[in-house]
This record gives sequence, C-alpha cells and structure tokens, in this order.
Amino acid sequence: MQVAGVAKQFNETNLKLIKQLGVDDFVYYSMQGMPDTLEELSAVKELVQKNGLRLSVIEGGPVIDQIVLAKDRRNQQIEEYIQSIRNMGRLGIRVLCYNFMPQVTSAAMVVRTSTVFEERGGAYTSQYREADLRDEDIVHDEQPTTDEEMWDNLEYFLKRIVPVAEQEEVLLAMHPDDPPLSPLCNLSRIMRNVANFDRLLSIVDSPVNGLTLCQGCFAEMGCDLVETIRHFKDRIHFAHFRDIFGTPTDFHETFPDNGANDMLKVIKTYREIGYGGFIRVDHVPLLATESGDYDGYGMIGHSFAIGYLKGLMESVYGKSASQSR
Ligand SMILES: O=C(O)[C@@H](O)[C@@H](O)[C@H](O)[C@H](O)CO
Repeated sequence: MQVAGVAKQFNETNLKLIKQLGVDDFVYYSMQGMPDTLEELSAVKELVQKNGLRLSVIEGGPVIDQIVLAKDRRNQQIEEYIQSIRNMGRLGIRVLCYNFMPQVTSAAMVVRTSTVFEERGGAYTSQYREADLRDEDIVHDEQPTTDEEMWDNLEYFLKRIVPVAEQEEVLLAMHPDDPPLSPLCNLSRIMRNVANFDRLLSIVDSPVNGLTLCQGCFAEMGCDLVETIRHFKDRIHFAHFRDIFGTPTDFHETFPDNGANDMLKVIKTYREIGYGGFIRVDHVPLLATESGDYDGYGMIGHSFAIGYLKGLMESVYGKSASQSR
C-alpha cells in the first residue's frame, strides 16, 4: 500500500508540499470534470512529474451528471468518458475514482448540514444531522428517482465502460455516496451499503470493476471497517483515510486520530489482505492558522493526517513504507 497525496487547489506549491511530506504519488482531484484531451491530461502529468511525483490516480473523473440520471446527453457523455479512460491508459494512469451520486446542487454531491462543527481545540469540521436538513437548503430541479432506475442507469454505464477499462488496464474505483442515505432530497442514492456494493461488483464481474474503500463513508454506514476491508479484499482499488463519530443520520467528521475507529487495526487489515493500491487522506478539519471556510481539503490538516498515516504504516509495514527520496 502506498500513500498518495491530493491537492484540491492544483498548483506547484501544493505539489512541492506533498513531495516534502514524503509522498511520491499524486491524486488529481476535481468534482467538475478532468482534462478532456490527451494533451491536457499529459500536461497535468508533466507538471506533477516536474515536482517529483507520479500521477497515479484520477478522482472525480469525467463529468457524469447526464449518465447518473439517464438524461438526453447520456450517450455523448459515455463516449467522452471512454475517451478519458483511453487517455489514462495511454499515459499509464491506472486508477479512476468516481461517484454515482446525483448532484443535488449545481456544485455539490456531498451533503452536510454544518461546516462549523467544533472538533478538538475548536477546529472546524463538517456535520450531518438529518434533523437539521431543510429542503430549502438543497435546491435542485431533478425529478424524484428510484433505486431500480439508478441501478438501470449504472448497469447501462458499466457495460459500456468496463470493457474499455479492461483494454486500457485502468482500475475503476466506485466511491460510496456521502452521506450514504437514500432517498436524500427525493433522489435515490444506491452506493449506500455493503450489499449494494456487492451488487455493483456483480453487474459486470470484471477485475477492473472495483471500489474506493472510503473509511469515512463506510463508517457513516455503520460498518465495521475491518470486516468491510476483509469482505471486499482484491476489489478495493483505492482507499480514503478519514474517520467520523456518530450514527448514519447524526455524525461529524474528526481528525483521523480522533474518531471512533481503531486506525492501527484498519491499516493492519489492509496488510492482512495484501492490499497493494493507493490510500489518500480525506476530509480534514480547518485549523486555527487557516483562513476561509472549511472544505475538508486544507493542506495543513492534510499534512497532519499524512504524517499520522505514515506513522501508522511504518508501524505496520516497517520503515520502508514511509520512506521517500
Ligand atoms: O468521502 C467523501 O465525501 C470524499 O472522499 C469526497 O470528497 C470524495 O472525494 C468525492 O466524493 C469524490 O470521490
């Protein structure tokens, strides 16, 4: 297992910081699409390499809103998706983390009711409390959907892109819905429990059809992370390192060392199953030295979390796991 770094603000300063933190692999993260052409994606790869990193994971991936809800331009978007997978294959980028959540607002799929929940020391983090969710907070003009409509849409999508991902040797890593609750704002969210992930893996039973073991989201489901990692084994193609405290309908996010889960046991379990993929830190609190609003991707919080993760990995895998030149 290798740590990969992520920078929501994609710039050379953050790339240099990630390298200085002793991380060699990078996750290109955007919820608004990815570089469309081979040339644009190649330019991203070159900038990442120029700063001593490998571009190893694309997260968010191509725009998917027409596909998720079977809208008019679904087939066009699938063709664009296929081309992006081919571009990734050409450039040796082997992991694509994607979501199948309906976008409940123009910008957001991840729904929270507060981003000023005070974690230790008053650090701001996010909270989801069902009782606080007000329909007027989440404005969208989509028609209500059902689970089976979403399963039909997912099957239509996977049957067209999995063969291409096999040809290009790109691993697909479906990210859970966040929060994994359904319906949410009248829209069905199917990637919300272990059984539905088993169904995902069976729709097109291909070794490239896998998942992102987002520890936070599976904890939001109320799952035992150790059992869940053992359950999915070699279908885990990417991992997110974060924790929460609470129940599926009333939780807040925490520092990775301050949640409800035994993170050392979790890292030991990745080793036990022989997981050889990437893991990135996810959603971190906004710290006292940072300005602006919480978005979960502050680089100071990420630096702390990467240090904690590397320490856990060194204790489980030995010194080599955390070394970087
Ligand atoms: O658990 C989460 O919500 C995060 O990991 C998201 O920011 C995630 O990165 C996006 O859904 C994209 O995968």
